[in-house]
Amino acid sequence: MSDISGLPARRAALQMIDAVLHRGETLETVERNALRRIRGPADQALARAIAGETLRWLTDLDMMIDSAMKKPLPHDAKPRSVLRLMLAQWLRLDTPPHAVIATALPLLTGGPRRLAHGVFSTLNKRDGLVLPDIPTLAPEVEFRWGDRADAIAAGIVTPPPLDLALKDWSQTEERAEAMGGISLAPGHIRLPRGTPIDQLPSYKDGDWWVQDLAATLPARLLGPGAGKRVLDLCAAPGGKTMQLAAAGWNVTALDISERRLDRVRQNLERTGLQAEIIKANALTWRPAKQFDAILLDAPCTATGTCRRHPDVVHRIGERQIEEQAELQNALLERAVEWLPEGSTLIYAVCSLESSEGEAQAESVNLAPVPITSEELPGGLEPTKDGWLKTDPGMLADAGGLDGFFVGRWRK
Ligand SMILES: C[S@@+](CC[C@H](N)C(=O)[O-])C[C@H]1O[C@@H](n2cnc3c(N)ncnc32)[C@H](O)[C@@H]1O
Repeated sequence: MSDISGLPARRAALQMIDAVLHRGETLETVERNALRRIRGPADQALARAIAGETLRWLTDLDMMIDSAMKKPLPHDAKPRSVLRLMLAQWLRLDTPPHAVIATALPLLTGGPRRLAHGVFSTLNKRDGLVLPDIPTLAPEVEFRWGDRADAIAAGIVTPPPLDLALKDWSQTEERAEAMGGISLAPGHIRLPRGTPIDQLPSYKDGDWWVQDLAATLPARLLGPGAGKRVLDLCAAPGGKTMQLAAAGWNVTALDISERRLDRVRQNLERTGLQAEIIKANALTWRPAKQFDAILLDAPCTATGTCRRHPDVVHRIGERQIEEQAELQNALLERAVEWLPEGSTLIYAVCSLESSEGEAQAESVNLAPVPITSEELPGGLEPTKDGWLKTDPGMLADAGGLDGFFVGRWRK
């Protein structure tokens, strides 16, 4: 089978889609395994693109498949999965139908193969068959995202550009120009998607790191540190640790995962920044000193990263949201308890779900310090309650941004 050129890429894409949709695995985890057997980077990129486009447009692809069948195919049936990736290639990646058929049908045998061939040919003959301008969301997702659902869905269509965070903000303009990028905030540079990071100037010098603009906002909202002490609670892999250290804070970075803390250590070493590192479970740990600020970047469902992780929309449901909300609530309680009078708390999650954002913020029994427009990159506004809520539909003309919820309080 693997003699057919392009077949391993399709087989890997099928494996990736099935692992996400039927076993709830993350695309990132399953990718490593699925792409191992593919040799060239071009075929690896193709497998990624097929899986990504299939997941971005899944609801629409399923509606097309259903429209061509008398009896609906079960959602976990292999011919449905193969048809999904066939349609994604044809309608999103401009693969000619004959090439789609030649490379995907060998993934099936017998009756299922004839079925997939028949359904694809029926759809192929249909006049004017196109995908809508923006992906259709599953009804439960649309309900959760409310009046932002359409804008977010539009933001999911294109994978995100590459955002860099600079250690030294005074170099923003000259570096943006040297790299051919744009800047939407001091210390931020945006480059086209696919820019190879290890070939950019001064990668080895550690003058910058990769961080979505939205992910930089929680630490920006603490302002300069001037040697004050901050607890970076849930710190790994260390994006915010580096920001805080670069802004002059004396940082204690705590995380439960030793493996992820290794990434913090590597990041600090590459950028020449410093932080005290603690491996601990924040639910049982007790601080031995007081902090001027705590930044809690809590574990979450990460639905705000749906542009780069299109699997998240299909893996996350009420159960996962509730589980994360419970953990966030417990972590917030600890942070509030440890905060001395006169100190600042920032709570952040890269989630679009109000149970993980607004509902958590409303449970905090401290005086909010409302976030103001002046503190945010142009084009972003705080909510009427003084929180910040970004989503992939915002700053769309400049390439969009990830979804984050951020709240700020003083004790
Ligand atoms: C959203 S990530 C943090 C991202 C990080 N702040 C950054 O900017 O790079 C959440 C982190 O919480 C950590 N975590 C989850 N449960 C924890 C707990 N009970 N105690 C401490 N850390 C925990 C995870 O290991 C994960 O690294």
